[in-house]
Amino acid sequence: MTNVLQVEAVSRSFGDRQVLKDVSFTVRAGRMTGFVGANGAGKTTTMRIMLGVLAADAGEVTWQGTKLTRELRQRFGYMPEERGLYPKMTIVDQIVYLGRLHGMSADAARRSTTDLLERLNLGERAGEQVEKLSLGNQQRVQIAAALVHDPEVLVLDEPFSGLDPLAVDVVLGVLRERAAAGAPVLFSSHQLDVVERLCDDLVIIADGTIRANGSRQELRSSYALPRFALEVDTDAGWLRDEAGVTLIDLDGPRAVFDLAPGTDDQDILRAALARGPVRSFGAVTPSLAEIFREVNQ
Ligand SMILES: Nc1ncnc2c1ncn2[C@@H]1O[C@H](COP(=O)(O)OP(=O)(O)OP(=O)(O)O)[C@@H](O)[C@H]1O
Repeated sequence: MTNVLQVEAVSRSFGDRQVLKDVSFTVRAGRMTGFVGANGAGKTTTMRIMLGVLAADAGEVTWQGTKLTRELRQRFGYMPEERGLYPKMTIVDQIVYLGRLHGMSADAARRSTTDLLERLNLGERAGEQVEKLSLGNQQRVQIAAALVHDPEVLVLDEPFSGLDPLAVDVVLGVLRERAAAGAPVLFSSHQLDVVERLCDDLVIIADGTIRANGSRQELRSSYALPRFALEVDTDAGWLRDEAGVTLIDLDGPRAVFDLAPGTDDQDILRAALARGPVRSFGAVTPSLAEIFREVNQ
């Protein structure tokens, strides 16, 4: 499989502190991939290494099987953690300028800028200075800056943080379009619940180590134990003592619990009925945030 962006066995230390430990994952072309982990997990450091801003101590990053070079990275779109916009420049001048830096003709840069600003609902503000914009709108300008040269690959550090729900949808639409056109789109977030909603694939990092990499469905089915919800008339605390049951949540007569492999859910239902009426009983699908609780701690 060569049509992927591949991070292979990347390690990095700052002083005697190792912040990336043998990090490997793939970002597939045509997919939105969420890169999730708590603050300090190593997302920004990984992305900086992917973009060549920072060197790895070991390992490498390849695109379509080729080790990244400065020329290859010119065809990438990058949204860094530190948002480096020129506060006094107008939005339109700024994006056109960045397009020109990537080798676009003045015409092409202007066309692409106009189109992007329209898509991002910034068309009417194109002549305003960046510093006059709200932070959410500055963030949209930053997205335009990453996309203006029609990049082959997108690597975005927290593109959705600080956006209201409407803006999230607008930005998501623009990024999905790029993915549909064949680009791999990697974006980081410290909110697994948000990412789960927005992406096709996930890479989960905790404490500098990759915990999981795959599609949403794969991760759900490979990590989740069968989970059930039960509602009875009286306190459901007795579930705690049932073999094979791990209580996830108990609220008086309502309980959510996982079942160990080999435990029959119908045995639990019978045990509940033996104690009184059962109002509801059924399987529930845990969210990835619930499966990987530690990511958000
Ligand atoms: N230049 C540096 N010098 C020393 N330590 C660093 C440097 N850059 C990052 N670190 C440390 O490396 C670890 C990983 O940081 P990184 O910024 O990659 O995490 P992150 O997952 O992006 O977190 P956040 O969501 O907070 O941005 C942190 O403990 C951080 O303090």
